[in-house]
Amino acid sequence: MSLLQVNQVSKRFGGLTANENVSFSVGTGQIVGLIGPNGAGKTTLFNCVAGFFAPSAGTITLGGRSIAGLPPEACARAGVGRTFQIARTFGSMTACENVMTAAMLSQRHVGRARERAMDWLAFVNLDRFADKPAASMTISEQRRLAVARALAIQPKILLMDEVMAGLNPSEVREAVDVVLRIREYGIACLIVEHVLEGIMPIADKIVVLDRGSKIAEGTPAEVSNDPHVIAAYLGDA
Ligand SMILES: Nc1ncnc2c1ncn2[C@@H]1O[C@H](COP(=O)(O)OP(=O)(O)OP(=O)(O)O)[C@@H](O)[C@H]1O
Repeated sequence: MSLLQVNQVSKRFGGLTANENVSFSVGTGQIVGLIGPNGAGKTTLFNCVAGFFAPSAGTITLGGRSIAGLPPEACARAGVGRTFQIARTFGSMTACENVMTAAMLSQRHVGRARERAMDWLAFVNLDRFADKPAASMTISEQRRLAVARALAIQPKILLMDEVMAGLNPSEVREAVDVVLRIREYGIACLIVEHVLEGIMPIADKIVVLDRGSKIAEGTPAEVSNDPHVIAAYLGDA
């Protein structure tokens, strides 16, 4: 059975349909890329899965349990972690404190939450920043800090929104390396990404949205050669 099942999900804002009848699944420990031109509805779909929006129609299940319409904190407790397009770190708090805010959702003992936070900081290669304020870190480091914070809620699936945007090639490699280690850890990743050279080589599957609808799904090689996908991207140019 798949871990995440998105089934016929639509999301409307007044007269605007941001997602229309979108269905796909993510298996345990799979890396799935969600791509598409600007305004295709990727972030809206993320927000539906993470509980920031209730879908207008359709069902979403995680491990067989319905999560559609639950508030964000309940989705997080059910096992959905997420990062945002703009890393929302707490600038004046240290890197360790940032991760502790999430670790304490499931671990009320401060010392043990700190230990868990330190483990996740090491996982994303940021342990040297533990006592430094998040605001002193580069954008790339703050993105990885946001990933560590999302991991600290012990998700079954991590939703990552453009963690590679604006990074230089060596920072992209570092971000890719973190994603691969998350998969090794058994956590699934659903990744919205415009940096296709970051996501294409590592994704088990790619789902392509255009104007709210799914236009293709398959291996990176399959979708790269799909005429609908090529047309959608050329139309965006
Ligand atoms: N809260 C909202 N209220 C009204 N319309 C919205 C809202 N959020 C998104 N939309 C609209 O839904 C459509 C899809 O937007 P969305 O941000 O999901 O696309 P996207 O694929 O993530 O785009 P991008 O790649 O540019 O981030 C757009 O037309 C957008 O203006």
